[in-house]
Amino acid sequence: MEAAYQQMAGRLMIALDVPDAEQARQLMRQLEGMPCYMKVGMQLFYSAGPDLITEMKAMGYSVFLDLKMHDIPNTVRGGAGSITRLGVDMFNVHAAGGVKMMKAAREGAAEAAEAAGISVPTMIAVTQLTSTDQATMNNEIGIAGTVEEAVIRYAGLTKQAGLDGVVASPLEVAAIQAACGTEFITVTPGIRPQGSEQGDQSRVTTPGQAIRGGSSYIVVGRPITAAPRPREAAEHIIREMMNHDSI
Ligand SMILES: O=c1ccn([C@@H]2O[C@H](COP(=O)(O)O)[C@@H](O)[C@H]2O)c(=O)[nH]1
Repeated sequence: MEAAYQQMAGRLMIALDVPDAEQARQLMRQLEGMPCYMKVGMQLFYSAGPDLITEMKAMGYSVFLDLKMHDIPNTVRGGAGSITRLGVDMFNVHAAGGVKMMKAAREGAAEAAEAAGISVPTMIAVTQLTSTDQATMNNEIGIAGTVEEAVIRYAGLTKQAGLDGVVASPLEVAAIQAACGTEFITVTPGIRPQGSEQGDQSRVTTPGQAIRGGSSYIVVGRPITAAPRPREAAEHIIREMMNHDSI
């Protein structure tokens, strides 16, 4: 496998939003050997539990556990410890929980990692969900200003808490990097290859636009998992990531 392909595949996170372990295994087998991340969200984790994480790791996948913790600091500290002991590579919290909560997550993860003799996972925080548009944020959630302003404020809090990066739309990556530096990780869902259904996502770009814009990782779910041939769909996205200048 060529090095450029490997490097780009490592920046693709596939969202396995399926109801149970068996359906996840089918996709994992179809994608076997691709050096990408598997993103496990609440639908799959609440159904399949920690054992599936162990299986994914045994198959060689990197794992992002996307449970978006948002609770009081003491509870999040404990949750971060439990998640760290699963051996995942990355997990997240909501930046809306505030600096104290995010610091508690970091401490919980660091203590658990030290006790288990393992590495601390990469820890990131969700800014504004990519399904949220300007009107919803202003009129329902009650946050004034632009979505980009809110994202930048959450990114700043995340950095202050000592976490590694954020989840945001690829449309906000340049502004995040200007505010928090280029080393600050940006994980970007809201990815839609040309011609695919936008569905419930609001702030979207193509894979090529996201890579060109500087996203550290792109998250793609349904355009791969609901495709007739998921492996082909993933390969196509990786090729687009590699040739991002033209797309
Ligand atoms: O702001 C966010 C945070 C997380 N997600 C998650 O990413 C995937 C996207 O899946 P698609 O099928 O490609 O829309 C999904 O698991 C979300 O929970 C997000 O979309 N936006």
